[in-house]
Amino acid sequence: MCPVLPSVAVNVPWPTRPGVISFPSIFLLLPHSLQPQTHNTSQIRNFVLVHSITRRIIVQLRQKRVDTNGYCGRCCIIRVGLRQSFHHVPSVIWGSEWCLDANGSLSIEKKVKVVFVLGGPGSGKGTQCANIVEHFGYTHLSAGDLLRAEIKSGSENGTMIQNMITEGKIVPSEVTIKLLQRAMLESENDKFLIDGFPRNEENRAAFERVTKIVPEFVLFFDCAEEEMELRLLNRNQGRVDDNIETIRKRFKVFVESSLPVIEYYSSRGKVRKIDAGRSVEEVFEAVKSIFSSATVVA
Ligand SMILES: Nc1ncnc2c1ncn2[C@@H]1O[C@H](COP(=O)(O)OP(=O)(O)O)[C@@H](O)[C@H]1O
Ligand SMILES: Nc1ccn([C@H]2C[C@H](O)[C@@H](COP(=O)(O)OP(=O)(O)O)O2)c(=O)n1
Repeated sequence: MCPVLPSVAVNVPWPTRPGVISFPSIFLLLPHSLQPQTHNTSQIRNFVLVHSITRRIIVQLRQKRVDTNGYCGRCCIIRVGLRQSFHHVPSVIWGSEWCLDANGSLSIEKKVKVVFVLGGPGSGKGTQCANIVEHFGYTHLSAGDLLRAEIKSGSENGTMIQNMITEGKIVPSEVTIKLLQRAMLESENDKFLIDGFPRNEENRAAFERVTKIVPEFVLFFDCAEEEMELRLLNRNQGRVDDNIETIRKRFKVFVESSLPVIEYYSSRGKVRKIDAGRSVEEVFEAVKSIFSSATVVA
């Protein structure tokens, strides 16, 4: 027999407080008695049980027969977004604060630290992010990778994203921001490198408005176009946009749309500029000194 759950939550409102992210979705709240205490594969068996409860609760949600007796506390929240397959292990947001208000709306809160990693296409953002993750414990979120994963997932936005990327254009902010928010919420980490975002003024303003997150600083990889072009033509990752025609379009978009974002943060003293035309090792030495001093200050 399935245990009875005390409550289930519906749409998560957009965040209202600085540094707090949330994502509209449907969540299943587990009472303490049902919470797995550790996050390892053996505990995942608990979720099999949850799957069947989830199925039932979603049906109840659709029929508006759910009990939304609210109570607040620390608990584990299992995200059961409607598009997520029931056979897929749900992601768990550990230890997030949650509360149900009188209307049955759920707020979840997670305080995060964000560093934006910017630079032209091929300046070495992804390469250096991998090093930063290894040495400084951040989680790397590449906006481009999230968009490419969205195309592969067969999402309804897939074709639009694919067309924009092939043309070297910037995907509308709401799409990219939702992907970033979801990735941050699903991660157990609270320190993120956001790579390749914000790429234009619209990205920047919308992210600030929606998430209220202000970056700790902005890492800017400064590299000459000739060098970036050579690197991209040798990248060999089978990307639709690593051809000379699209590369030239991306450079133009970078100069016209992304450099103003870097100037915006520069005028606020947030930019840490790095000469990225050097070897991977030399660039990482410069990156390390920035992160080491950032850690000391924090
Ligand atoms: N400092 C460097 N010197 C030479 N090649 C590099 C350097 N940094 C990265 N690369 C190579 O250049 C290509 C583009 O790097 P990548 O990190 O994917 O750039 P971005 O994420 O900025 O587009 C990759 O093939 C990578 O191996
Ligand atoms: N914030 C972003 C980031 C990337 N994109 C799209 C458009 C970009 O040309 C592609 C590829 O971005 P990605 O950061 O992976 O790659 P490059 O820096 O161009 O090498 O993704 C976007 O539309 N909005």
